Amino acid sequence: ITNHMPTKELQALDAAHHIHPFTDANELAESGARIITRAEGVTLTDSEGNQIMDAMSGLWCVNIGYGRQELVDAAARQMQELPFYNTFFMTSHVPVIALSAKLAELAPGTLNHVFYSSSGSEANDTNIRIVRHYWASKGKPEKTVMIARKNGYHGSTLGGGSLGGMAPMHSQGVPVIPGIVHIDQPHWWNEGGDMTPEEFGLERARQLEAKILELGEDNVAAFIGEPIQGAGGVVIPPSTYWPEIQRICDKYEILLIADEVICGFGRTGSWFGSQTMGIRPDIMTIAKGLTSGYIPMGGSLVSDEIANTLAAAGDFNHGYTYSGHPVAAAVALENLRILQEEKLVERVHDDVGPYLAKQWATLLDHPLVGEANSVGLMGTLALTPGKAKRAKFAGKEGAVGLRCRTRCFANGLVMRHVGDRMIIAPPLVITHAEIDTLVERARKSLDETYEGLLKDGLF
Ligand SMILES: Cc1ncc(COP(=O)(O)O)c(CNc2cccc(C(=O)O)c2)c1O
Repeated sequence: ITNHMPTKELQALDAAHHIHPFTDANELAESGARIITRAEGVTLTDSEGNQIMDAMSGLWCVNIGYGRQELVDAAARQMQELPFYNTFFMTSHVPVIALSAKLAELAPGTLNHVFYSSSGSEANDTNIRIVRHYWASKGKPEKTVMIARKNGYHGSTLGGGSLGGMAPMHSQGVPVIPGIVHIDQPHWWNEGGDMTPEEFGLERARQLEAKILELGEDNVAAFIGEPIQGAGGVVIPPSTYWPEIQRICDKYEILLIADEVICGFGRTGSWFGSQTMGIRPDIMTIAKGLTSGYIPMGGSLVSDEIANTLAAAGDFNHGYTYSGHPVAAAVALENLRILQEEKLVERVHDDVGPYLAKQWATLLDHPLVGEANSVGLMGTLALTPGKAKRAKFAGKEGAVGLRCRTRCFANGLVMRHVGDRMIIAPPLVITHAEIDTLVERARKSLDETYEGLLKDGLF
């Protein structure tokens, strides 16, 4: 079975043996998977030879773009030298030591300590353990409840899936585990009603204070949130939201966890989204851009206070076989070296981020587009049948988003849809010319979606 096998045969084997994430298997068997065979820069190639611009960086993760030989070489060298050894039982190895020191250097505040996993979900499960063990070690064992947001996304393990606020997941075997509660999200477009964004941001943040008082501040351990919600639809909170969340966390002594799986490593124009949004987290969840997706790795960056408290408490009985995997660590180090040496984070902040914002905003003149927002290199379009009222389409939510996504693929562009919002998060190496192409293809796809809706009498 190779790249040269006919696509139909590859699709049949895939449908027969491979269960895909977040996928309707029958629908996939019907349509046949698109087989991606190669990728270079910001462009994918599929088994039919189609070239597709990947405005989603895979799944928000290929920050340095595809085809960087340096990461291949780093992985090969490390595999040759030491393909695996664990970090349990008083052992370590150079790649994980070097990576930990590098992350401490890059992270803000006193986030000088890293616990590793192989994914963002596992890192958030780790955070549940760390937070509860921390408070117990401080003599407050009853301080266990974690507060998160509806429509937040923190992964697909029982812990991560419970911290997430995605109802369709909770109805499929991911019950919200005890001690996790959700408050509303700062999604002004969908839920702001007649409030100004600023009033709405305060109102939603103050739900945290109300929830703490309802639960009893001595029972509340932490709050977790994405600086900007990614999988929830690139929900950029109003400017009043995070300062108020921070004030409340400080006031009631609850730990603030910033989930930086998407926002980390330059995505928002700073090294971390917390810096862009003015948050001072006690823990940061990392994954995706840590290795640019070339190899799985995740982790929890924790403060001196938390690390020292855990250390004083003796054995921390938690960990994964691949925690701190040497090959993943070597690839992550090379990835971070490229981000630093090519000044890709500064480039997002000073150059391509502002350029994308300008070009993306031109889509506001399209009849379907009610909002065209971006921060750094993550952006969103709100599709609506009535801009002034921020109206929703009749029928199933997401049907128009799906139409648009399908048109994007036909036009050589990967855009994600979340409900009737279109999402982009292109690699940080994207050029001005590629941004122009991205916006051109997005506009063409919007036009075709609009024509289709008119033809079907849906607009
Ligand atoms: C903020 C955040 N936290 C945790 C995770 C979980 O990471 P892992 O997947 O590595 O366990 C994520 C992952 N985010 C994610 C994963 C898969 C698909 C999509 C999408 O938007 O379609 C988003 C995420 O976006």
